[in-house]
Amino acid sequence: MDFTAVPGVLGRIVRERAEDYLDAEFQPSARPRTKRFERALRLPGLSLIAEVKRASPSKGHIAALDPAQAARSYERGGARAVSVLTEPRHFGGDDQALRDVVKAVAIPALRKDFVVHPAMLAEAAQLGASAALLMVSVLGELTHTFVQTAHALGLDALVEVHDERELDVALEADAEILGVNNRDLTTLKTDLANAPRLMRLARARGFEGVLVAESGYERAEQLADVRGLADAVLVGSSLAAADDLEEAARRLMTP
Ligand SMILES: O=C(O)c1ccccc1NCC(=O)[C@H](O)[C@H](O)COP(=O)(O)O
Repeated sequence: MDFTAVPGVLGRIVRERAEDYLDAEFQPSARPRTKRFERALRLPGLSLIAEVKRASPSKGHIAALDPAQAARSYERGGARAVSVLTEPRHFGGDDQALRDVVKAVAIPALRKDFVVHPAMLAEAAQLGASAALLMVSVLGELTHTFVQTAHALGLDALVEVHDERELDVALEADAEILGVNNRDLTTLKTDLANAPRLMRLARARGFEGVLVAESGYERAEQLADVRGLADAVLVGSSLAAADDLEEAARRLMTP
């Protein structure tokens, strides 16, 4: 795969990840899909996917989190799933963080990384994740193949889009869980109107799957625009930076 056309910060990250997995071998091990992640997001009301995020290109250092402790706090605070960043250079993540979180909590875990090789999906399943992130901005027309691979490995796939063109690709790829990112990963600018706009468009185009609004949420009132529209919100920086993660999760989700 060639990632030279992926622009900005995102391009740099995916080219580094492609280099990391250059010699990786994909050894598929088929597993039945339990849809644990999807079922958690389909519970009544707006579900919280709380993210274990130590750093990011937009914020720099966020917090020196212990992943297992952070995930337990999020779970006590009402999170229905945990997202764990495993990208090491820009997000301070690693595979051990995901392993630790899976052991620590009963709620399902999402492997949040920049998937550029099917071996990363096999790894996600081996590490105990219930789902993996697939970005249309990175995978383009290959998104469909990666969704099928994730499903064959027993994983749910959170297929992420940021604009209308990517939405078309995700719908063509038979995405079952659609994430709309408020953050433009090329410029790192965040616009909270993006997720509701594209989620409405997805429904208008017949999408009946799960909708996830992603990025930029800091206060409960900012969720008003996605309540009754999204099934879930994915929140990282504002929770991870809080002094009390459990209380921050609870407060954010209280209308
Ligand atoms: O967060 C970033 O700065 C970032 C930069 C480049 C690529 C991806 C990036 N973030 C990934 C995410 O989508 C977020 O971690 C996630 O949606 C949570 O966002 P937030 O609540 O704003 O931390």
